[in-house]
Amino acid sequence: MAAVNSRPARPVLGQNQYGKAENRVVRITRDGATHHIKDLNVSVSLSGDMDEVHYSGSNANVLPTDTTKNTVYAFAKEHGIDSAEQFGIHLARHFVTSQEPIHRARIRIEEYAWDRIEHSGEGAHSFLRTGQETRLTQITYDGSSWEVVSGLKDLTVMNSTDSEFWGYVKDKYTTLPEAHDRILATSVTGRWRFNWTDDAQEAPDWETSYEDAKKHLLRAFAETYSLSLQQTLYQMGARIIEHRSEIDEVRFSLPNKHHFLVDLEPFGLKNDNEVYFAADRPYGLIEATVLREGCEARIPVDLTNL
Ligand SMILES: O=c1[nH]c(=O)c2[nH]c(=O)[nH]c2[nH]1
Repeated sequence: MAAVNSRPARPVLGQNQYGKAENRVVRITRDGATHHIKDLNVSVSLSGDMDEVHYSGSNANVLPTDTTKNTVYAFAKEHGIDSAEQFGIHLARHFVTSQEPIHRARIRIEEYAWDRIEHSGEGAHSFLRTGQETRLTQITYDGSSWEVVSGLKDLTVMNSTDSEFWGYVKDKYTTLPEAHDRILATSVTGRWRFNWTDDAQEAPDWETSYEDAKKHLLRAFAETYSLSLQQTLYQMGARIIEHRSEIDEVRFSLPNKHHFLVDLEPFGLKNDNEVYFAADRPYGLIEATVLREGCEARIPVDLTNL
């Protein structure tokens, strides 16, 4: 009875962070009549000596979120955007080194891709927003060390054969027929963590690294004769670890986009693995981390929290 009342009553502030989320910035770089586009969605999150603003409302340590937004746009002009990672590193360094009360900056960036529209007119300034993946990065800086985690979401892929699923556990609730030739489809959400952590190390070529990591995960998806999505996932991560020495950890979240064979017998037709019903839910959700041996797992288990 007394136990509840005897607990200390004073509430204390826990983890806190603040900043401007989802600053949409489009940077055009002109090379004569040829234009280049970077299209980003940048979210800034700062933390440090922020007790007072929460306890008393004193804003003495608070760089306004409006200023963080302005900084994103000013940096796009002043420094350009070579890569989402480079831009995020620049911003994080600025906030932590220019403001004494700010001890940690986390910059999250989504990047939307544009392809050129091929045409016979003048100039190269027409673009088609590609419906493929969204590229992602998160930069965290505490004034001495960096953590860069990049990746992608919404990269939808399908193998129309070379996938089986059988030999699984069967209990009294199991109805799934074993499959010896099925469709394997997923929408890839992935993150990979770089082993670049301090300024003394040479930074990776972020653009090449992204393109190559994506190439390897796609090739692994295509080339793996799959006995389960789990096996395919592991191969996708392993291929990145094997080919990209700057990456120590890869995590994937792969929804199994089920394709069920339609029963055509009522119509007197044989379905020879040709006609499927594409179900959107529920879906199997296969998630795992692949690490370079000896390295620590630091990417959060739930990628929606990153
Ligand atoms: O690749 C798969 N892995 C599973 O764990 C699973 N479970 C299931 O019902 N279908 C599949 N497919």
